[in-house]
Amino acid sequence: MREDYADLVQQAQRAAETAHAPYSRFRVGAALLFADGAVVTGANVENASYGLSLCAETVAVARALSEGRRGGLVAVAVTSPDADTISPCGRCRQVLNELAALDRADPLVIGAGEGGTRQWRLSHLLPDAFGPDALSGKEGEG
Ligand SMILES: O=c1ccn([C@H]2C[C@H](O)[C@@H](CO)O2)c(=O)[nH]1
Ligand SMILES: [Zn+2]
Repeated sequence: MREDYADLVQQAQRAAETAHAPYSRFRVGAALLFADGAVVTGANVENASYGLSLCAETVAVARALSEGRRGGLVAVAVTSPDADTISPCGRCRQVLNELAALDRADPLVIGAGEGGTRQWRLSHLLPDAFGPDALSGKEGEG
C-alpha cells in the first residue's frame, strides 16, 4: 500500500474508536481523502431504533458535503477493529457515488483489516450506478 493510503487507513482506524455502536458492538471507521489533501472521517452511529443507524462511510460523506465539498474524492478507507475484513454496504456504495459523481471521480476504496487489505474502484463495487447524471436537467439548486 502506498504510504499516503497507510496514513488514510490509520485515520479510519482512529475514527472507528469514536463509533457509537452499543447495539451491534461492531465499530467502523471511514476516512475520505480529497485531492487537496484534506481528510474527512466518520464512524458508525447507531440508534435505539436499530434501522435508523448510520454507517461510517455515510457519516463521512455527510460531513464532507456539509463542509461544502462537491468533488475531489480520491480515496476512501474503511476499517473495523471488530472484523478481519470489510467492504462498504450497498447503501454506502450509493452514498459514496453521490459525492464521487459530482466531478465524475472514480475513487479507490480500501477495505483494511487484520485479515489484509483489499482495494477496488468504486465503479467496480457499484457498476452502472444511478447518479446525478440520470437527473440532469431535472435537479434543482442545492
Ligand atoms: O461498511 C460498513 C458495514 C457496517 N457498518 C456498521 C453499520 C452498523 O452500525 C454496524 C453493524 O452492521 O456496522 C458500517 O458502518 N460500515
Ligand atoms: Zn453502509
